[in-house]
Amino acid sequence: MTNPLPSPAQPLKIGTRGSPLALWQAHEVRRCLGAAFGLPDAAFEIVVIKVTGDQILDKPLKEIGGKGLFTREIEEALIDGGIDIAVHSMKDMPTVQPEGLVLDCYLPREDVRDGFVSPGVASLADLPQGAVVGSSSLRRRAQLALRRPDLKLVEFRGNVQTRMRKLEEGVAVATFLAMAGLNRLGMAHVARSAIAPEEMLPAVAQGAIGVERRAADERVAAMLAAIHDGPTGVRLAAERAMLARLDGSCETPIAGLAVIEGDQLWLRGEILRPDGSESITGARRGGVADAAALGRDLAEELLGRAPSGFFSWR
Ligand SMILES: NCc1[nH]cc(CCC(=O)O)c1CC(=O)O
Repeated sequence: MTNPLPSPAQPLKIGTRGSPLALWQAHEVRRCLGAAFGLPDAAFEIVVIKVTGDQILDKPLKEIGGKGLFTREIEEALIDGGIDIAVHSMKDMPTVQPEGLVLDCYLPREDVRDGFVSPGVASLADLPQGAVVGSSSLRRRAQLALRRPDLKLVEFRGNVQTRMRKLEEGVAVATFLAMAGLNRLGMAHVARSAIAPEEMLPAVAQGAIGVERRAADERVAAMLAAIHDGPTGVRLAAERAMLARLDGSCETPIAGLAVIEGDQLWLRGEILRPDGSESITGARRGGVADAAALGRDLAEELLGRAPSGFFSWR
């Protein structure tokens, strides 16, 4: 490295959203970098950035519209030099980054499963006929409608605490939250059960934290390389290549999960009609070196099998 490491006098600025989960993730990146380079916390500055998606809480995300609702302001700060790195939940990230930014550093992936959260019901299978469940995720809503057309789906937004309060108020009897977020916040106990991927395939990149940087910043590139988790990189390469070929984002009813088995990668994918009336699933196995090709290939297959009109988002 030509440039010196960050120091308390010249701290590395870590940009993040202000939600409890986002802050936890930013602190985790600081911890990993600190451990890798023997740096104190004071060598880093955590910069909280307000994003559009966090400020409008009374509308479904698809109504607010536009890409990068949770990332635009953070990426602008990164480009402007107001921050040096940005920490993100990879499942919220578009498949293409703005010119001049790179997103290729991932921490080891957490639990990829969705959690079933309910004060009174033990699992998805135990939900009574016609029960009201809350979710604002297009993927989860479509997957639920497909399996349980009897359920009534209501919009549910906000952080874990807000959603728990809504459940207590009886707005819905159950909701769904990524186990990864619950585990990180020490709140896994609110999940009555974790839903197996076979029952509900998770979102592409669920459970993975990514660190974005300026392409030209070689000092930061070298630092991030030291904390990058290779297996997570391979899995996300496959899942995100599939998502990209499907023109998907975190606001489309698409699920995908790659797992490594020895030197092989096993990728599963699912696309749904938003109303859950139809789902198309597929899988690919191949070498880990061909991760992105596997993802594109599976996307092509799913596209080829989808009747016209299936992709309301394309
Ligand atoms: N879309 C919001 C979001 N983005 C990342 C997570 C959880 C953490 C993760 O998947 O890494 C969540 C909340 C949720 O789906 O429960």
